[in-house]
Amino acid sequence: MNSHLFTQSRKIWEPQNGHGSRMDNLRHMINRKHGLNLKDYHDLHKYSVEDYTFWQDLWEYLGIIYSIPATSIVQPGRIPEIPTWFPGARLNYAENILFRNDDGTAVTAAREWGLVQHYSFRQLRGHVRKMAAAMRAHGLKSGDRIAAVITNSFDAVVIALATSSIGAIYTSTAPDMGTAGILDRYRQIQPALLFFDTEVVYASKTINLLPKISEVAYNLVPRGLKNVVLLPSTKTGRDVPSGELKNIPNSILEADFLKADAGRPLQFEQLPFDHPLFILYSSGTSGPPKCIVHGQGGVLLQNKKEIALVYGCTFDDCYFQYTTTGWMMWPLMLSTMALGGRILVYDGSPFHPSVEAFLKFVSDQGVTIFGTSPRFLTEVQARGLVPSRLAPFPSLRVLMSTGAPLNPPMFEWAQEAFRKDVYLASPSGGTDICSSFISGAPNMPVYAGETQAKSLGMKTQIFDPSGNDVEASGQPGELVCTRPHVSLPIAFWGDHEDKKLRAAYFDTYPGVWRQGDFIVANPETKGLIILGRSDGVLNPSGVRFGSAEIYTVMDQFTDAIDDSLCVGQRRSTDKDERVLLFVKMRAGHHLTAELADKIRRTIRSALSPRHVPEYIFETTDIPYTVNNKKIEIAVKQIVSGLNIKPSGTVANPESLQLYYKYRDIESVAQKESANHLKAKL
Ligand SMILES: CC(=O)CC(=O)O
Repeated sequence: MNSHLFTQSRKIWEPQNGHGSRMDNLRHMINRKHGLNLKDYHDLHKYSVEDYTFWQDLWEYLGIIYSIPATSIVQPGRIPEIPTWFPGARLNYAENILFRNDDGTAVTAAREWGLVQHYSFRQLRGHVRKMAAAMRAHGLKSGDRIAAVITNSFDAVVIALATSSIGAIYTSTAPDMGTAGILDRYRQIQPALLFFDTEVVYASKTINLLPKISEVAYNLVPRGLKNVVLLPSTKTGRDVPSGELKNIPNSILEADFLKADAGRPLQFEQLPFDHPLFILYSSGTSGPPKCIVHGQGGVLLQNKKEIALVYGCTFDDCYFQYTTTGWMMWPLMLSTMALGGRILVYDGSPFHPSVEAFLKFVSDQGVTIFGTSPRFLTEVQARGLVPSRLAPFPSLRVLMSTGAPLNPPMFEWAQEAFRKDVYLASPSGGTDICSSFISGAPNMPVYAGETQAKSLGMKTQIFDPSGNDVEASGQPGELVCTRPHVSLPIAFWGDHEDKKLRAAYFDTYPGVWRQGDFIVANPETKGLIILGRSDGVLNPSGVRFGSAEIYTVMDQFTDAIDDSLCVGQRRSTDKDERVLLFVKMRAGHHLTAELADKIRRTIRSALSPRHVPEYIFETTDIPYTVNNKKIEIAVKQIVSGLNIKPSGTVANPESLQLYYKYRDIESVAQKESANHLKAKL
């Protein structure tokens, strides 16, 4: 057992103030309905992965709206690993999201520079009706792809729900994605309609998107794009001057597009459970992204499950997820409204005009569930800020961090820095399933650094390379899911024989889903720790460990170090893999011999001598994906001798160039006269 992984697993929170009561209610309902005696979360989880009836129970408990019931829960599907769920059922995702039609607030839409607008459920429904009617009048129909390049805004919510109401398939990316990235995605899925923001603001800079729109439109019109709908400037609310339209083929202003609405009532197409709803994109850093098609019923059931049971959402809640429209957390957030709750959509940087103002805003808006990331929390901590001293956060119940592992010191800090009674959750899943494999269980204690439990319905296990379950031994291994669940992708777009889909997930362990995460379970607490991506596992002298272990230690150096990247280097001349650590310094700091030594000593004592990087280098930039995930694999490949053509998923592709020189490390170390960079192992 790797006991050093669990030394910081201290209990930091106990269930209180009704946290977990919805989870308990579901367990009681299942006990009553089936004459069972499930006593706690672990019993409930066991039932949920042994009996597919669980999904029917969940359907009933969550009050899914449908017009025709299913003939059974599950039957064999087109792909052996992916069954068909709820055959015969007819329902509509948007109808479920829009079940409220009253004056309660559905959406609060905020822009970085201070504009805040509230929309009631009745108003939202009105906007969706109008948009859906215009879509139908323009000839859009079930199965058509409707794409958007759009900020996290009220418009995005309206377009997504209108698309679902007519049975079309919605897909979106953030406007900061480069033209190549947009085309890598939308050339594959060939949208019939494309909504585009025309002018946006990020970090106080106004960005004119017209040149990008023109290039995208010229590429997509020959592939079936009927209209590019130009949204007004997010800053001024003004439309693009009509003279500019001629540069964009098939363009139409949103106001003109909506004129096609002849008052047709909102009608929710009644569609099968696995009718395609969203296309999301895998964040591979080279090669074209995989276009992952998700079905409406799976997304609805899984996301509603997470928001109801883990975050305890009711009519009184407001969920604010800091996200772009291209990340799976965006659709997850929409399900809040299916529980009667409000969502807050925020367009902009959390650091402009200042992070203090941003945190006050979250508090003032009465956010009850705040979804953020380790990167944001680390930055707040590094600036010496304590959120609870900036604002009272009177309504905050749940702080949720995802996108990367949250390490034990950050758990401890966040718990103290917001409020001791706030429930801190750190789920992990992915775009591939539009939900989580491991998540919170608010009726159990939280231990620093650990995700509390396997998600309900998800038979998450830990396999060694030979496919043995190593979970009980405390050894790390591959995160696998050994039983089908409702939000398996229904296809990759264009992958006609499902070869790519099966190769992506089911090849390593035939028939078993391999997620590509390296994970360990604490045998004592049963908590789970993601240690990094499994392709990025570090393997010096045959000791396997994840980069997250190193990042946890690096968080002790945030006063001088802004960010770090840890990768293995394999070269044909080496017998072994060596570990390289790159550090990006804060302004005014440099990597000195003393600091490098201190880092090494700290890693040695916190982890082990085998974890100590062979080299530590200062770098000026660290690559990230557009979804804010650190890119290790591409850097590992580059320093190991491969040439990489970055995909549009890389937010800062030029940063990858910085790493080619490390193929010849000895000469870099010499040139930089940085003898101290090589560890004395
Ligand atoms: C829930 C998640 O898995 C989010 C992510 O990390 O992409």
